[in-house]
Amino acid sequence: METLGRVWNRLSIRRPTIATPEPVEEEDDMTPEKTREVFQMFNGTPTRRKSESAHHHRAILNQMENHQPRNATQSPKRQPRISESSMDTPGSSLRRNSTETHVFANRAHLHSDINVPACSSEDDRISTIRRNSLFVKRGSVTMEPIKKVDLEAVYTVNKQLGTGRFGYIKLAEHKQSKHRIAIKFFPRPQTKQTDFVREYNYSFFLSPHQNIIDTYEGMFQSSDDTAYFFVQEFCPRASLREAVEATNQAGIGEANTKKVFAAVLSAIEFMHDENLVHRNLKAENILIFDANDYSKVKVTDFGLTRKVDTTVKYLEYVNNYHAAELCDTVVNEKLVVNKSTDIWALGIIFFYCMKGKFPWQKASIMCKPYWEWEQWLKRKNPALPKKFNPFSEKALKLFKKSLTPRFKDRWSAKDMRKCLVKEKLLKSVKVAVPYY
Ligand SMILES: Nc1ncnc2c1ncn2[C@@H]1O[C@H](COP(=O)(O)OP(=O)(O)OP(=O)(O)O)[C@@H](O)[C@H]1O
Repeated sequence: METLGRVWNRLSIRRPTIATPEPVEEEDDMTPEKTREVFQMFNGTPTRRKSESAHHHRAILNQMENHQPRNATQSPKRQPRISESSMDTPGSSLRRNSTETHVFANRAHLHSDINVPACSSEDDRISTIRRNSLFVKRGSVTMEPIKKVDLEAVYTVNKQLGTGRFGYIKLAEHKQSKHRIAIKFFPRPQTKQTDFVREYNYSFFLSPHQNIIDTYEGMFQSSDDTAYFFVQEFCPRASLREAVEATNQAGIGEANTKKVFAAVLSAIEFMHDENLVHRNLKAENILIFDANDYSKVKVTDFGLTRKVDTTVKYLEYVNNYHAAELCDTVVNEKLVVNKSTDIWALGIIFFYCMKGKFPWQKASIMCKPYWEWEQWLKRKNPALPKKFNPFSEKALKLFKKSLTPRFKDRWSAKDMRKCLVKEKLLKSVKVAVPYY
């Protein structure tokens, strides 16, 4: 699996050399120290698993290289940039993080498009581009303030696509290019600037992966000061939640589940290799782009994403996807961020895709369906809860290794991927052959 570090290196992007940050605690006010920590969050040595195969690295590399460069407006032909300062307007910010850099690094003919002085060598040219790009200014947003934008002037804002705890997403049309984009709004004053900046940064810098939503360059606030916002590609279809709900509790089937998981696990493996934990994996945050065949699936919403080992405060909000250790936590208790919480959520999403419903409401022994599962897991009751009956031995193993309260026993995303790709997930159904 290619790490972000490798992507940056491949794209000739220099990472800033700043000290490894201390763990960030949530819910703190934006002090200068905190501001620095938010900007430093991508620094630090990514851990790489020895078992990563060269083949898989190559596969991701190929995926990324085959990922066609696109601007935010999906226009086949990009608008030439008029001036350097125009990079800071939301119109021109409709350039995608990684692919844009990819273009910069690989296409000499785009020189005029990026509006930088001519250089003697390709290396000089690329480094000039780097200096001029907001991409490398990510650690200096205090100097590059969040730009005020007259929304009405730049976009035609249309219907609401979704709401969440922290904000809302609206479909909009970029007036100049007439292309559709999604704007993620964070109402002020409820949203702390540090939270907005952190989410933008994670979203923007994870964009290189083909199974992660594209976030375009630039942090903005509306000119009436009512909201911060950033811009993402628009998903024209639905979230996985809507796709599963449309099946009327039948589930999307084994083949489609495998497709969804190939994409989601690729994205999560990529994040975990960077020591980042998504922390909010759920069907609503998995976007399906095509109408029929689940061939384009992307993970979104990096509002809760944190580095492994960050200390966070637990907020009172339990959902179906929360691991047992989260359901046992009291409000404001401190937790240390761990990849295993994502693995649990993936186990739940797997069940949800296959069965069209959740295995339980809450992973607490007060919730009978969960208690039954735990009793079976701990061998206190030999009877497997009925809802797991249709699953094959291998799929049951996946559940045992994701939905286990012993978080140290949980699989990695890579283990999950290997199991899901290779194995049959449902028991073979014996068809009665009529006897004549
Ligand atoms: N780019 C997009 N295109 C289309 N719809 C989207 C897009 N991004 C998000 N949505 C829709 O909006 C919903 C909410 O988005 P998102 O999860 O990013 O918001 P949030 O406020 O962070 O939510 P949460 O409460 O999960 O933290 C998603 O479930 C999805 O249905």
